[in-house]
Amino acid sequence: MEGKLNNFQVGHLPTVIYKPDFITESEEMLLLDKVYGAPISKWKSLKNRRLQNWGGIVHEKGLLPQDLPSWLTMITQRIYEESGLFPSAINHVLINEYLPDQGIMPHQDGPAYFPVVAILSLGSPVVMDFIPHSRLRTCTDTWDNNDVKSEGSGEEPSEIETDKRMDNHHPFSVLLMPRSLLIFKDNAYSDYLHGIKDSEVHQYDEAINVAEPLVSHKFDQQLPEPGKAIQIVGNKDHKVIQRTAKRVSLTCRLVLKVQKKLFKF
Ligand SMILES: O=C(O)CCC(=O)C(=O)O
Ligand SMILES: [Fe+2]
Repeated sequence: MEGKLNNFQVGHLPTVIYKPDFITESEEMLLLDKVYGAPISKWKSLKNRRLQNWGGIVHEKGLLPQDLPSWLTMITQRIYEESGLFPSAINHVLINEYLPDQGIMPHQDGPAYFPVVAILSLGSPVVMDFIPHSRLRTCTDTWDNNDVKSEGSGEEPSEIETDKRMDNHHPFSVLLMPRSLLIFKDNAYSDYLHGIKDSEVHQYDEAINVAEPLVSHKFDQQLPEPGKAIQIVGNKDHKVIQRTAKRVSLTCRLVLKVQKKLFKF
């Protein structure tokens, strides 16, 4: 299934899609209102951030489903339709809130999820880092020799050839602006860990989705919540964002294995 978001692939992997302004400012404001209007008990505090879980509890045995509210299906349905990358409707949304000095450790998402992730960003921009799994960074003997031979002389891979293979797995970053949608899947999902640094200043020199002229000057933008300005300060040599406001993200995924609702109250 080809979706219209396929035109927004970024970087060297055909498996990272970045769509700026996937939603409008008023939709962003509405979503933030809904997130902060949820009962306080909906928040779960972790060591370095808070989160809300929508769609039900994810178990090893699958999802114990709960219907998503309409303010979320309005978004998940659009992602489902425009990406064409999910075999059925998105049924789970994790909402993460990050203060300017909070982030998320490099990790790979759990096995319960279908391996396509869509992340909608609200509030402050951040940089998401993708780091190759250690097996791909340091260990050369997991390479499939047949594979290497096919592009070389048929002998054992030379150092140069090996380096070239390693080169396919170098770290990269994506600058996630408010209202943007990031989708990653396949290699970007299975061969890399993703994370966000817990510092107030994020460098985006390695960002695969930033065009030079975009960051050659400083600009401010007012945010609906919590009302502070975000700042991108950059020039050709030093590309950084100063995180001065909260970021809220909606991680939209599909759990294929859904348990039956046994009880209805
Ligand atoms: O907040 C984000 O952009 C990333 C969240 C994430 O990676 C996760 O919930 O698994
Ligand atoms: Fe994740």
